[in-house]
Amino acid sequence: MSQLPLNAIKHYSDAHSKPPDLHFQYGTAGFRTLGNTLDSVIFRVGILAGLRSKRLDGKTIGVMVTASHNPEQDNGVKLVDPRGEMLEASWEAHATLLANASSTDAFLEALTALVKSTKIDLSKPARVVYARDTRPSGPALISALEDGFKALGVEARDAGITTTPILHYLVKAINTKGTNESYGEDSEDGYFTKLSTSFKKLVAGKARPDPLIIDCANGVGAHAGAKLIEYLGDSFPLVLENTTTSTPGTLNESCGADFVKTMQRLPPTLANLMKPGQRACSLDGDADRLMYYYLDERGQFRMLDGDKIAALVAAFIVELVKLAGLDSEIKVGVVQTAYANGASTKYLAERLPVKCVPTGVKHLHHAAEHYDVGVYFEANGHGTVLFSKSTQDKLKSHEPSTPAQSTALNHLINLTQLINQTVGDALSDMLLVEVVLAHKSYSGVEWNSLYADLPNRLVKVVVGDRNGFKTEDAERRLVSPPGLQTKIDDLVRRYEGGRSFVRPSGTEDVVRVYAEAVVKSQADGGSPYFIEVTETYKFAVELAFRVAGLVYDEAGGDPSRRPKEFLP
Ligand SMILES: CC(=O)N[C@H]1[C@@H](OP(=O)(O)O)O[C@H](CO)[C@@H](O)[C@@H]1O
Ligand SMILES: [Mg+2]
Repeated sequence: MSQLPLNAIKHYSDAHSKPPDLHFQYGTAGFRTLGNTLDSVIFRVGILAGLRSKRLDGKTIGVMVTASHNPEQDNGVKLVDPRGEMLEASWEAHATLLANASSTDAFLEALTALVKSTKIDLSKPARVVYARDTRPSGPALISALEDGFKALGVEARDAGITTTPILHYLVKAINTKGTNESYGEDSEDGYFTKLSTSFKKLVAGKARPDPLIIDCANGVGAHAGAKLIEYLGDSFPLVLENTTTSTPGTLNESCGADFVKTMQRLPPTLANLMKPGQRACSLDGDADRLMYYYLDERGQFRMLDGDKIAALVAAFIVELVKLAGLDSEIKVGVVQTAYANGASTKYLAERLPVKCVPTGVKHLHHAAEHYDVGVYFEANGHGTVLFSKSTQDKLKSHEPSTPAQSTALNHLINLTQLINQTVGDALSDMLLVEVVLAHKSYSGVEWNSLYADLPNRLVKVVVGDRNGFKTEDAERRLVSPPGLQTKIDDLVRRYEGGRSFVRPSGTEDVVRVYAEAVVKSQADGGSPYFIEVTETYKFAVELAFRVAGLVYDEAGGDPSRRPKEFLP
């Protein structure tokens, strides 16, 4: 092929016309919106993925159809680059442009321009591997995607219904196949074998833990979890809950990692299964986020979020590096976002280099690549650990001088196999957590006591135009609308342990407000407090709602519809 097959593309494109009046944007999580509006977008993404592959000399590109933790009626699509990472940022704009071409002719024109501007050699092969989650809108969207592949003549491999992190694994495994950097067998079996083999080595000789309950969010994690159990055999007792992937309306509904993190409580379906001391975790709808929790001796819910996972894992790796005698050569660093609990940042920064970056996995991932070992987690439970190429080489070539050094070195090597280094992976992260707990003989209680979370609250504000909100300093300060940051600063100053920031969401049409606070200063004459929350969270909630009020008024919200919680 030396030219775009315009006739074939036109033929298929006419069957996937763009709904008028809708604007699509390739954001932090790819395209994501109501599933029944995405037909044209997904068809076009099929062609775009093929072109991206051609641009990269026929390397395999991944396409994942999912809307993760979002409601069941939503769906979405994201592209995965050859090393298993998120699509390169400059191509996000190409994706948005193609998705918004108003007609088939406009689409063909945009494609022709893209081929020219990015210098795509059309004679190269196009290879794509694709998968979807369990959403009911999935099958129809997959056939739109396949039409895109047919239109361009893409060699496409269907990975079926699987998790986002498994798709990322497959992309990297396919592209490294037969090289000395092989990431593993390019199949689900290869993935589970890699994880389970390294896990078994890491927990060999350790006491068998109490069963762990996994809330699968009624999503694709239920399928993957069931397979993982087969591969782990007796080495680790897992109990899967919320596994009804074919009952309409259940996906992410009052369960899953996002529910737990935002509601800061137990999924109701687990209430009767949990006993004091019991630990459990929740996956999200595509199994790339993980939240842990347990019930304390009084039966109180205790959450162990992404920040707690980062603290646990980073400390463990630092300890192993030291035991292996490599602490002068391998430096461990942590990457967080502004949503990291202030107490976690303090705990980590006292021990390690910590960097704060804007929200979104691509920012965290890229920053983590600058460390020898980069640990990154979003507070919501998405994260992983990256071992640089030179670190992995060092681990392989280092000659240990004592048996203790040798053991620590082997543990580190096994960790590089256990951890899915392409992207956050709830199942791989869960095994990682369990390895650390087993090695440290920690229950949830000891883990939780690494530091005490500052009370916090996240609030959404619906505004006319979120693009009017611009930030700096890794999203911790607003530069626009002008003057608003000063007002926020004035409010925050009235709370002990106060911190608050405002940023436009990259995935929803809202502005998010985050606040932490311990106590209100005596001097604050603020509004009467009337929202019922537990005593501990009272001031964080109050600060969040007062900042939300500032945002609402500033953005010109209708005063008669001002939510009553948004305190003056
Ligand atoms: C506060 C929060 O949890 N924000 C999430 C959410 O982004 P927003 O830009 O805040 O909508 O979705 C992203 C994609 O899943 C995730 O990376 C991020 O952490
Ligand atoms: Mg997800």
